[in-house]
Amino acid sequence: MSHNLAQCQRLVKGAVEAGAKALFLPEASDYIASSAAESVGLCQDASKSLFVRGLQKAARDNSLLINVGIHEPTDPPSKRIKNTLIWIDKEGEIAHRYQKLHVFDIDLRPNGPKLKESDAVEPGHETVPPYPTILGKFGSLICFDMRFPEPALRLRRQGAEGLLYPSAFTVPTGKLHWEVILRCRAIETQSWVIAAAQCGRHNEKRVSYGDTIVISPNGRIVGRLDHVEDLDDEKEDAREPDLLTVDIDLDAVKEVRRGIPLLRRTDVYPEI
Ligand SMILES: O=C(O)CNC(=O)[C@H](CS)NC(=O)CCC(=O)C(=O)O
Repeated sequence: MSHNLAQCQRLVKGAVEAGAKALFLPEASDYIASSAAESVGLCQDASKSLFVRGLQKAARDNSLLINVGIHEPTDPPSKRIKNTLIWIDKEGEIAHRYQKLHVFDIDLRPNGPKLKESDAVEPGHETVPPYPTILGKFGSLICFDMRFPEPALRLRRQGAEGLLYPSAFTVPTGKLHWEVILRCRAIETQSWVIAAAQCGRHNEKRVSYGDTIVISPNGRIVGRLDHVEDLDDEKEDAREPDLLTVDIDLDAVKEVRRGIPLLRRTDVYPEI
């Protein structure tokens, strides 16, 4: 965790030097464990976590908004933990919190991984209204949540101008689905999509696809970072986090929504 904090602090420094107003870090930026037991064992309350406290100090010292995915204990404590996305404001306070709704239980053997997030993670029970920032109102979702358009559409109805999908995607699903899904969420909600992604090898069992991406409300990819192409490539073991800087233009949201009004026929399909 101290290693991850140091990496994130480097990204804070880069963001501040670039004049950024906010920094978006991936899902599970505090740690990715090699088993459910290890993931639960490493989890600490945010008030005690050196990782979270370090980022709170970095936000305060630099007057920088930070959005970051972490693990937190349930309340009351249980055998499982929460996969959450928090906003740390410029004063260093945790100002917004979302708990991942959909947990990733998949079996892609023999050509891909088998993962059972529900062994360690308790799914959330609600979406949270968009968080207003100087860059616009952002709806919080996490990784696998992107496969479900319903919460994205709800956040849009609640005023979101951008959607957040911090992630640690698998390599096979990343190659096939990542860009397509995220562009769909941007186009159908006519919102910015920011998906900060873990990239490279975590341990013997886990590799993340990467491809951090920012998509305009019109579905255009305005920035992206590297992704994993070849699982046997040695550079996957020693990747350093990259920083992507992008201008978020809120007029683009208005323009796209004016040009193509998406008036839903909920009289015909009220269940959505
Ligand atoms: O394990 C942790 O600590 C952090 N959590 C994750 O990495 C999660 C659960 S394993 N990853 C995903 O949801 C990937 C989704 C995906 O790859 C897809 O939808 O195809």
